[in-house]
Formats: sequence, structure tokens, C-alpha cells
Amino acid sequence: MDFNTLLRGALPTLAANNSGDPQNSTQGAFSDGFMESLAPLLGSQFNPLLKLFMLFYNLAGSRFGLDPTIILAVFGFIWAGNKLLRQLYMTVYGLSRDYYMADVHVSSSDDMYFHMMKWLASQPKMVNSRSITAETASKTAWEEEDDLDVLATRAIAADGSGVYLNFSNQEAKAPPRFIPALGTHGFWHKGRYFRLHRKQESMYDDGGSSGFPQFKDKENLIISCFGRSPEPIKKLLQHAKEQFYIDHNAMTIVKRPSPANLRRYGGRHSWLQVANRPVRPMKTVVLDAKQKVQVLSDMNEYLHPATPRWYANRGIPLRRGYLFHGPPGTGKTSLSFALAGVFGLDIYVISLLDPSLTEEDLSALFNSLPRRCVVLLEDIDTAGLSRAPDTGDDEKTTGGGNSEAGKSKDKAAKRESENKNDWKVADLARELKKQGDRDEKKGISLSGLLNAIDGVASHEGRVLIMTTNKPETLDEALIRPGRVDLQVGFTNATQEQAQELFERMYEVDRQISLAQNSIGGKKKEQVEAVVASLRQQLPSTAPLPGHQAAAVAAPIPVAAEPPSSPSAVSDKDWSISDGSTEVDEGEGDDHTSSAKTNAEEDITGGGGDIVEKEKPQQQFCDDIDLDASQISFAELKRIAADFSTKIPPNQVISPAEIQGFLLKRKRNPRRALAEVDVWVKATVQQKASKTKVLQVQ
Ligand SMILES: Nc1ncnc2c1ncn2[C@@H]1O[C@H](COP(=O)(O)OP(=O)(O)OP(=O)(O)O)[C@@H](O)[C@H]1O
Repeated sequence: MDFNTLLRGALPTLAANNSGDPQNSTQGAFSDGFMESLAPLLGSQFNPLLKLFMLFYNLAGSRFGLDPTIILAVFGFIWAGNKLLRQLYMTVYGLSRDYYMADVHVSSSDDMYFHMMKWLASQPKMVNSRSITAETASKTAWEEEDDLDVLATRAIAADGSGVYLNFSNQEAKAPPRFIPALGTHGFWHKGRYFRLHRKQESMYDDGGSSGFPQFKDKENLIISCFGRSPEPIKKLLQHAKEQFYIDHNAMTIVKRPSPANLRRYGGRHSWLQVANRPVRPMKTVVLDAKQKVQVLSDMNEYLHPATPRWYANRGIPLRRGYLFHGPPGTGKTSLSFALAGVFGLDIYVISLLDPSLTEEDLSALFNSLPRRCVVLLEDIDTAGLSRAPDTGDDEKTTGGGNSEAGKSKDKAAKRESENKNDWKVADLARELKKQGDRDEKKGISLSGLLNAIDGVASHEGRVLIMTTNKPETLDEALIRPGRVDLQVGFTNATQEQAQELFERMYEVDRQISLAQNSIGGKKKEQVEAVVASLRQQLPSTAPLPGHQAAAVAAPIPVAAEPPSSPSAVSDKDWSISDGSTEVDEGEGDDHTSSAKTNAEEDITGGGGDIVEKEKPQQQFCDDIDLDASQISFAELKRIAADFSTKIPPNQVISPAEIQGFLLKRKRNPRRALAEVDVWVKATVQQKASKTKVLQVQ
């Protein structure tokens, strides 16, 4: 019995219509009577549907001469076939999943999840998938940007004063990142098909010590591939990880303890990446070569793969500690970063002044360190302050009972004892606040710190670097051998160090410029064209960014000083040469000699006082802002040597201060040399008078 016969049996009216006189009936058309008889059977809600079906049925039958029952039969078969195939697919897929597919699960609480997501976001096929999630991607300060974009913005913004960069558009320009959405995705990698299932689960979190129970979302990635072995997935994960760290050897990752509510999850939640900055080359840290080599070779030996066995055989805990001490801005932190860069280690920075850090946290943080890393405890001498009882604070600020403030404090205490019984609400509030402050300042005790650094349960393998400005104030227990194995002393800049700092500041620029010149290329030309056009728009009084004239503030009494040594600013010094070729002649000479005169006038300040010169800045820029890249190596060395003689030999100026001075003249070594005398004099004076306000920068 076919479907047609069935339908005829079930729908007698239709059968009558179809078998009746063709002249009186239309093929495939329902009579109104049939409709009416069917309507009550199906219920009123199906009436519109039934009518639509009738219309189609009548149309197919009367207009196109098709037997609608055949159409229905065909649709019926397609539907049933589809169901059957789906069922079959599900069975085969289920069987192959169970017996011929391997899975690897990756939890969002693991670093691997981020490696995989970053890799997927870089896959064009994934990005073009039909189901993706868009994320706002932020760039770090060190990521490459298109110079042309920035310059173009600058050019467009030029309205007479528009020679400054403008980044108001930077957020709009940052492209979003696309990652696979929740659900199932398929992708090919190295000729193999992988299936990715990204799912989200809600986890109940009882709130722990925070006491705020809540539901938290946790994600899982399930990566599958055909075959009984998960080996291809492992390789894929390894590949994603390698890609994630592809530029790692050029960068140093800096981590700090996570916020307290995240720390309690432990593991990778304990530390938060706060920076990923280019490796600091060791040669940029100006330090006595002997000391540098000593710390480098000590660390190298300690990190050697054979060292753990050596330590274990002798029952010595595998830990190494260094103490870097010296005045502020002498390179303690810089050396720590350079060391991390040399050995390709991440830096874990802990501030013991963090009020949310408890001793338990500190131990947990040390225990969740990776196998090899640098832990940096900065300004360790200040850590003790957090333990000082609150009552001591006042003493510190008043300088004991001898000063005026001390006397007024005594009076206040007397008054307080007189009014002992006369409590006001404000007094109560003050007391409560004091109590709160005391609780907050509990901090880390010395024993807590020692326990974290080298307690029985403490992590092994790390390199601990502690820095301090006041080594004498440190507790002996903290720096005993075993906790501090090597001390490195830093001092303010010697003349040799000043010379090295000077050469480093300008030498890098010179090298880059020479390299760029040798590369050539279209992009360089484009950039130069934009720069040239911008230079033309430069208003006559505005200095180019980075080309800052010496900021000389209100006159300060400085003893009259003879003009800076003529040899330091001789005519020869002002000629421009590129390599061995002298470039600047004729008109250039005029400019440079006038610059020299202006500079000398600035330094001597006429009558010997440092006074601000009202001078058209543009003229100053043209004359003196000669690029470091145009100076030969030999000449740069000579300027550096001259510069170093101007730095006081008694080490009163820190490398950080010299760097700050040079940074303000970062393209103009000659300008730095011309202005160093004034700056040194003002800086020494400022230090002697213990004022914090800089008169010359
Ligand atoms: N010896 C040095 N060689 C090169 N650069 C230095 C040196 N000392 C200081 N600097 C520069 O000065 C700045 C501050 O240096 P750094 O933070 O290393 O000093 P620090 O001794 O750790 O200071 P603090 O004791 O205040 O923490 C850095 O930008 C660094 O480049």
C-alpha cells in the first residue's frame, strides 16, 4: 500500500475529488466540506495552518498539475531519511568518540588555557569561523606600533600648533581580538583535524576567608583528535605554548602578588603579571666590572642544572640570596632586571609594605614560585616600619620631645589627661581609627619573613635579591650567610661611570641611525617625508618634542663661576661630522658659533648668577640641537670624557640623576656638555641645602 492509497483512505473527500469527473473536480483540490470536517478534529488553533496547507495543496494540484500526495510523500521520505542519518551519525560518532578519539581537557585556571586562546586568536581559520567571541585587546607599552599611523595623526592634527603627537584615537584604532565562542569548533593544524569544545561551568565558591559566597564561572577547553593517542594534541599544546613564549627571550616578565581575594586560590592565581618589558642589556648597567662579573658568575653557577645534586649531596638547601645596597638611584633594581634578562628568568617583586600581605600569604607566595626565578624584595629596610607600634609614629615625626613639635605634643598630652573624663564622640572616632590603623599595620614580622625565605617548608631553587638604601639598619639575622650569600655595593656616580652613562645614552642612537641609513627602503622614505613636512609646519617658537632647552628657574644664589672650560666647547666641538666626513660648513659654522656663544652666556649667566635667558627657542634649537647620530664615535668619546670631568669626583650625584639630566638632552650630546656645569652646580647646591625643589633640570 503506497502513501497515496493511504491518504485516499484517510481522506475520503479528497479521494472522491481526485477520482471523480475531471470536469467537475480539480485535481488535488480539497472541497470546502472536507476542510470543515477536518477543522474540528485538529482544533481551532491549527485552522490558519490548515488553511495555508489547503492553499498550497490546491495550488499544486490545480495550477501545476502535481499530485500533492506525491509531494507529501517525498517530504516525508526526506524527513525520515534525515532522522535516520542523524541517528546513524550520532551512533557512529559516539562509537568513534569512545573508541577512536582522544581528548585533552584544559582548565581556564591554568596558563595553558591562555596559551591556547592566544594561539587560536592568531589562526586565520579560527578568526573567520562563524561563531566567535570578540574581546578588547590592549597593547603593552612595548608592543610595536605603526610609526606612519602616529605620524599621520600628528600631521592631521596640525593646526599651526600641531607638532605634538596625539593619541586620542589609540583606543579606537586598537583592533579587537577574536577567539572561538562557547560551543564546538573544528580546525586543521599540520594536516590533522582537531575538534575544540569550549564550555563554561558555574562553580560555587564558599567565599573562604573573604566570607562572600558566590558563583564563579570557570571555562574548560576540550581538544580532541581522531586516533587513540592524545599525542597530536600534546604537540598542539606544546606548539601553542612555544608560540606564546616566542619573544620571551627578548622580554622580562614582571609579576607581583595578586589581590588578596585571588591569592587564596593559590597556584597560578597567587601571582599576577604586571609587565612584560624588553630585557635590559647588562652593559646598560654601569657598575664596577669586577662586581658585575662576580654576581654574574655566582648566579650562573647556582643556576647550573648540576647544582641541585651538588647541594643535595652536601645537605645544603638550594637557595641563593643577594643584597644590593647603596644610595637611591644607583642601579640596584636595574641590575636585578639585567640579571633576570641574562638568565631568561621572570622577576617576582614583593613589597613587604603591602598592608594586605600576611605572613601566611608570604609563605604561600614563596611556595608557588616556579622552579627558577628571581624574587625581588625591594627596600627591605623600610619593611620593618610596618611592625613599628603606632605610638612611635608621632615620635618619628616630631623628632622626640626636644623640638617645638615635641613640646606641643606634651601640652596636648597634658590637656588630654586633664580632660580624661570629658570624652566626646570625635575622640571616640579618633580612637577607633587609631585602633583600625594599628590592625592594618600588622604587616610582616621579621620571623615571618625569615620563615618565608628559608623556613623548612620554603621553596628552593629561586634567586632572592634584596635591595636597601640603609644596610646598617638591617637585622643581622636577615643578612647572615645562607640568607645573603653575596653583597653588592652601589655608589653614586664616579667620573668613569658618568662617562660610560654618557656614551651609552648617545651611542645607541648613533648605532640605530647608522643601521637605518644602511637599510633604506620605502617605509623610511615615507616616514622621512612626513617628518620633513612637519618640520616645515614647526612654529618658530615651539621646540620639537624631546628637544628641550635647559629649564632654568628663578635665580638662585650661586657663586660666580668662570666660563666653562674653553676646550670643552671649542669651535671644533660644534662642527657636525658623519663618520669621518665633516658636513657643516659656511652657514652651518655661523649657526654653531652663535650657539656656542649663547650657551656660554647661559652658563655664566652674565654676572655669575643663573638667570633665565629670554631667547627665541627656535634659534637655540637650530644651533645647538645637533643630532647624536651625526657625531663620529671618536668625537662622542671626546665629548663624554669632557662631560665626565664636570661631574664632581666625590660621588655626590647618582647615576639616576645623570641619566635624568641626559634624558632631557637625549639627542644633543653637545648641549648636554654645554649645560652640565650649571646643572652640577645647582644640583650640588640643592643637595647641600636639603631642598627638594630643583632649580635646574
Ligand atoms: N649604575 C647604573 N647604571 C645605569 N643606569 C642606572 C644606574 N643607576 C641608576 N640608573 C638609572 O637610574 C634609574 C633608577 O635606577 P634604579 O631603579 O636601578 O636605582 P635603585 O638603586 O634601585 O634606586 P632605589 O634605591 O631608589 O630603588 C634607572 O632608570 C636606571 O636606568
